Amino acid sequence: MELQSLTGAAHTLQTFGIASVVFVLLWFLPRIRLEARLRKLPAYVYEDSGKKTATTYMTSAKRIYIAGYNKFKNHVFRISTNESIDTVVVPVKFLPELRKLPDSVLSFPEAVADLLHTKYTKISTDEPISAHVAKADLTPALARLNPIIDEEVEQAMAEEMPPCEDWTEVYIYMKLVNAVAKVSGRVFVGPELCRNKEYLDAAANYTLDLISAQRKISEIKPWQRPFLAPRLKEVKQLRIREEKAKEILEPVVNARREAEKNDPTYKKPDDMLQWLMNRGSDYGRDSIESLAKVQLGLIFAAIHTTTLTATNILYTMAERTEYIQPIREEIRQAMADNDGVMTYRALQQMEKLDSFMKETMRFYPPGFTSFNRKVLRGFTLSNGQYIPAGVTIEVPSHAVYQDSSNYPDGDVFDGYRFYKLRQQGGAQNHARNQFVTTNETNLAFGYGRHACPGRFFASNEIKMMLARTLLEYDFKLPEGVTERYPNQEFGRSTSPDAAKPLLFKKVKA
Ligand code: HEM
Repeated sequence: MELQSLTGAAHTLQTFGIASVVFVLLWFLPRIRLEARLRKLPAYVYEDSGKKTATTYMTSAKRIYIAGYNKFKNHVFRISTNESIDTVVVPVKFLPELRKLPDSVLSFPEAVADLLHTKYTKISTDEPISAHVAKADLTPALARLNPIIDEEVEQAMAEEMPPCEDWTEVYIYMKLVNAVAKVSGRVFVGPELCRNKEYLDAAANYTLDLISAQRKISEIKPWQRPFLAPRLKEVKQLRIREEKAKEILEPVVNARREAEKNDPTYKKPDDMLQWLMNRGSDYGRDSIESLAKVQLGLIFAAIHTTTLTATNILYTMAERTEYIQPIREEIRQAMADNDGVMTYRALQQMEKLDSFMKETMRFYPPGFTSFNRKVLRGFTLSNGQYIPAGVTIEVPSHAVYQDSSNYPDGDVFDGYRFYKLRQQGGAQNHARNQFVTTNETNLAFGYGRHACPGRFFASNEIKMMLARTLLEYDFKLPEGVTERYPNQEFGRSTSPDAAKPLLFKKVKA
């Protein structure tokens, strides 16, 4: 009897053991297979201890991508990041073939979803209506909207900047983020809401909220995330933002819909909110809730990217003050040629300014990599290398920007680099050297089908803010600061240090 029950127990244990092994295998097998496939790609190893890798990556990604690029140059390699699976770094020579792959093979929204931990932050990264409206409605509207945008820029800068009768310390990032929120708000949500306190608070702070939630989740061990992440106050804050955005938008959207229905003389407003409302039903984005989410997505895509780019340019020019006067002269001339109005043509004429903006972006891009895409279906590159499903690929854009075979004397800052190339004449020189250009060696706005559709608006807005600043102020680094403020690095992202001041003084007429 005893022997029988012992055998029974052994049998149960055996069954349980086999079931556990099967369960573990089923759970881990895809992962083991993926790792085995990844191991066929060469690795750039920068740290021999696995534990330290994530920390080193978070603080030194710029150096790591440059070193990996210099070692592998035209070859695919993989590196460890702060995530649990290696990232595949692809040289730009493959970009023309990669851009042809459909979204069902290489996905931009899925790559962003992974980066932002959408499983826990519950935000939507797949909103094709945003890119469509930016391309089909916003960019073509810029010529007619420019005077309105410039008016907003002038008003916002006047509200944000102190008098600066003498040299005055200004924390310019903070000023710019508020100005960008107001100016972009005029275009995104229209005149009714662009000065609404709650909207402006969301515009200036939603991105910070989302990044805080993303960082907090990254700090939690992956297996603990399902239990701990939903309880984070940073994640709850995102839901509060969504509720607030809905509350703010609801009366405006309802009033517009009512007017459209009942007033035959009603003229629809010329702004993003209206364009989103016009196209909402094509994308199943008619409800106030989805309009609010799309607006928050736009805030995330537009406000801090624009602000950090403008700040980078001012920090760089404050160190290189010899550029201020010639660029100011160019702006004055462009304005004089266009009856004092910041028209599309006037902005086009500001070629030195455009060049300085582009060269700053080459040195201080918002990220060290570009074309981040999640591989949904494995595929084979033209050189025969297999890229398995489940990994994320990216190109080492900052390393490409610093490579002297792409940009002669790549490590030297030349604010007129692109101006000089444009001066050589020819349609190609003109097209390939603008701030908004995207191609295999101009990657700050991404590449291919998903390249930033808001870049034409961003370029105009930044140019107007800089032009107004240069016309009105001299600026420089504070006494005793001899070098440009270094940018802060967080893995593959980087931004100027918002807690640093510049000195501003009104230009005497
Ligand atoms: C200087 C400012 C900006 C920078 C540096 C920037 C950069 C980028 C980058 C790198 C991407 C990803 C592209 C890719 O991976 O191929 C992107 C996508 C996007 N950007 Fe921008 N952006 C800026 C301003 C804006 C503005 C002002 C808007 C809105 C009007 C905007 C709307 C978008 C949208 C909707 C996408 C997603 C495109 C898609 O899903 O196809 N961006 N941006």
